[in-house]
Amino acid sequence: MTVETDALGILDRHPEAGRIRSRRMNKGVATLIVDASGLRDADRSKLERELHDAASAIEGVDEVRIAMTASQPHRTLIAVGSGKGGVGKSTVAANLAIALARSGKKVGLVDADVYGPSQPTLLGSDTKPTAEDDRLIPVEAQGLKFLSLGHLVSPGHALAWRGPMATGALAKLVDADWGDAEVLVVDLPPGTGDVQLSLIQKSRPDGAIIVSTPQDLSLIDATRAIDLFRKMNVPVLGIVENMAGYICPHCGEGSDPFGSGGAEAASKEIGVPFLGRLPLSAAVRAASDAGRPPAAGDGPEAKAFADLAATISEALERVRR
Ligand SMILES: Nc1ncnc2c1ncn2[C@@H]1O[C@H](COP(=O)(O)OP(=O)(O)OP(=O)(O)O)[C@@H](O)[C@H]1O
Repeated sequence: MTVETDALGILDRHPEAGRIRSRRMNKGVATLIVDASGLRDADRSKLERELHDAASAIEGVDEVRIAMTASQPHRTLIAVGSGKGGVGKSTVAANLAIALARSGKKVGLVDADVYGPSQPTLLGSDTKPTAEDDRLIPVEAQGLKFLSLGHLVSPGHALAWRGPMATGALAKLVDADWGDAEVLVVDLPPGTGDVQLSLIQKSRPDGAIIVSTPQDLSLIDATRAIDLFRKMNVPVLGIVENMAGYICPHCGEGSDPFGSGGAEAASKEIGVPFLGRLPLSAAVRAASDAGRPPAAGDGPEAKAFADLAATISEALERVRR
């Protein structure tokens, strides 16, 4: 280090000095390379400003040049779809995101359900996101960052978005300031129409999971959803069977109101992995409606979602290889 460069040592007093990867001073020009990985846009600008001011105050410095670099983590996007509504797609998306976060990943959740964005209710959060330079800053809840299409309209207003409007709104959510999130779980609207098609095109998921109930009709629709993802060259990670089997909370006897094993058999037939089964449970419904996602607790449902998250992480590793 030259004597001139030595003068920049005073920058070590900055609490984020560990991010300074290189410093050089030549003929009155101080040049810093700073690692901004994982910082939100606002914190990155603040750090740049503070280092600029600190370096400018050093005797002999006439000009300060700062290069902020960021090794942006590759953000994996998982789309959660279903052939039809009401099968528990949003419930699975929310709890899967929480289970992934509990496994140590940094997770974001995008509620792209144009027909009925329900994630604010499921996550028990009515906080509104803010924006900076026209970029949304996700809300934090249940150990996740999340944004919902519902955040973009006033409460009680119906969402009548179609094609370009829906994709434009989704782009705003996906391109938000997700900071260091490594995984984005996207809760798509149910069905296989043009809106879904353009949302998949726009968000370009790394993998998709399909939620279905065990009965035949739901599975026929699930097959359509799988075809849609395949047509778009999105790897289908597999089918999750939801509302499979019911244990009576009074007598403890098990029954299968929607049939049993249908999704597992169908997934074999279609040639996609079977990712797991979540029981129909009054506790799941009550907790979800009350904004207490079961995956955040420590009951048997939390274990079921943790297992599902582990299976999906493995499936993602396989498609990435
Ligand atoms: N495993 C389960 N056991 C009991 N209730 C469940 C289960 N999964 C979901 N539900 C309940 O079913 C209802 C529908 O769930 P959810 O909103 O997640 O479905 P969806 O497929 O996302 O529907 P849509 O896309 O039409 O909004 C909710 O009341 C939810 O609490």
